[in-house]
Amino acid sequence: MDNTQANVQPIIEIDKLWTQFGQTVIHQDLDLSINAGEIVGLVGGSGSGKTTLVRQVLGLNRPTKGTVKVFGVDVSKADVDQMYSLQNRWGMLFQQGALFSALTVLDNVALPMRELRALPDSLIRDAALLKLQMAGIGPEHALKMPSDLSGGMIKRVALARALSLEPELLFLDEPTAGLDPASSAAFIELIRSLHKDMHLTVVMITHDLEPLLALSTKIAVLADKHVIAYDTPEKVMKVHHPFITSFFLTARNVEHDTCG
Ligand SMILES: Nc1ncnc2c1ncn2[C@@H]1O[C@H](COP(=O)(O)OP(=O)(O)OP(=O)(O)O)[C@@H](O)[C@H]1O
Repeated sequence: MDNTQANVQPIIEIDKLWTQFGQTVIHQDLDLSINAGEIVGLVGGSGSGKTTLVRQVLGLNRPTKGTVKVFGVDVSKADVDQMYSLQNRWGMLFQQGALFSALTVLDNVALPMRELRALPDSLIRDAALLKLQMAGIGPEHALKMPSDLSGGMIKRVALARALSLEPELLFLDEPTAGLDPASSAAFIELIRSLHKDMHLTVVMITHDLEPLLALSTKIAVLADKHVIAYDTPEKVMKVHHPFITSFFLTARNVEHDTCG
């Protein structure tokens, strides 16, 4: 191991994880270690357990067996103070944006700060406006309600909210789902620049090849109840497994088409 590798700390360490709902085993001896600065694309068939895995990392679901450590803390054994500290260090963009429909754009973004930070409201307001600006939403939209926004704008506001506590770790669940191609491309660029500027580590669940190939430094493939491949997109695409072959078929076709 060279010095560069020795200095890289895993932010997420999943070790021999088992998940069982009733008689159904979802994860079996699943290992995954994610280093700081990576953008990890998490892919797998429908029902393979991607969302459940992310929920376990966030402490929302408890594993049947095995450990999940985030920033060195075993999430299922974390006490209230440790959980509070973890919640200050991560942000989550849910699939549907999941904004509170009764709150304005500004109040949606301010909410995590009001819940988890003891700050004067004027400061919270300014910080929320700044996060909105970073996500490409101008102050003229701050007092709108979520129902007044387009799908692309909802995603941006939800991203601003996920970034409101200036997290080191960002989770994205299907970030481009439901967006038209132009909004999707713009959202991918936004995530790319935020990752660079905020030194984020990103874990992204996606079925879309575009964000997956445009953003991922590594791809983790969930199949057969565990991670069957975890490497750079180029290397993962070469792994022989029925799921990987069918998943990347479109990407390969695009590649061949481009190559003439
Ligand atoms: N709380 C629960 N109780 C029982 N079964 C559950 C629970 N949560 C998830 N499951 C089951 O676990 C399996 C994995 O679900 P999960 O949502 O993690 O898959 P996924 O890979 O994210 O799927 P998709 O790509 O369709 O969103 C599914 O069969 C789901 O029905």
